[in-house]
Amino acid sequence: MASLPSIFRKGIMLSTNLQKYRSCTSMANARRLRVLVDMDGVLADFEGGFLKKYRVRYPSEPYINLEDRRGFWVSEQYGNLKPGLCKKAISIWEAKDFFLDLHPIPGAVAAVKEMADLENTDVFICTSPIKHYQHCPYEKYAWVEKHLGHKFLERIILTRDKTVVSGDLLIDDRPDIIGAERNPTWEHILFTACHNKHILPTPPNRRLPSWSHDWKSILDSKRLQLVSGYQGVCQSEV
Ligand SMILES: Cc1cn([C@H]2C[C@H](O)[C@@H](COP(=O)(O)O)O2)c(=O)[nH]c1=O
Ligand SMILES: [Mg+2]
Ligand SMILES: [Mg+2]
Repeated sequence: MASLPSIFRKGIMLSTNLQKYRSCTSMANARRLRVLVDMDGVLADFEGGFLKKYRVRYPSEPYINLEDRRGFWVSEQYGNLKPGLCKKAISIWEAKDFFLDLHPIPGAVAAVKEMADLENTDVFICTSPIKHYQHCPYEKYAWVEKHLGHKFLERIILTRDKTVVSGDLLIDDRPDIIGAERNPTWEHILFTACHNKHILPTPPNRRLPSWSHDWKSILDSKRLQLVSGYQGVCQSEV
């Protein structure tokens, strides 16, 4: 094969990898893909729910339109807007029913159900509770049961450090996910949200712009990488 021009060599490697992948996925004990899916900002509309309740509770205070949101921390941007607003923002998501009342992100419920039904695929909901624990952990469970069904309760991982959770993909709207483990097993797929849409992509970091985009091809390319160490399809290889 060494004497072949590189375009043919790459073509042969790609088709060999695809064959390996197909035979692997047809085996009973095929390597399963583990996908971790974040909740706030990915399944549940934290930003929309926050703004609605904040405006009702503090009608005479300034607010930030979703298109003007910058940075992951709502509390920080509100604190910079006016002294005292950081605390007022926090009071919104610390209140009873905040997490339970969040609307699903468009397409999220159908996508996650479909993902969980895929062969050789395990889906876990990986979400960070707030430290004010009176309502949030309970309501996250209740939200999952309400929107995804009772069987998904088996699939909830509550953690404030996602780096110590093992998985192949983590679909999450937070751009900087750091913690005790410097080399998490998962590849972070940045889910687009109002606060992160201005961040320029830095290859090879990948994004999922919404649930109506092709999330299945992200899973498929990850399966290929896992089987063959193959790093993705680029124009020169097809
Ligand atoms: C914006 C913002 C969020 N939080 C809290 C709310 C959630 O419990 C987590 C985010 O969880 P995820 O699993 O990373 O989606 O953070 C907060 O405390 N302050 C904020 O400004
Ligand atoms: Mg999130
Ligand atoms: Mg499955």
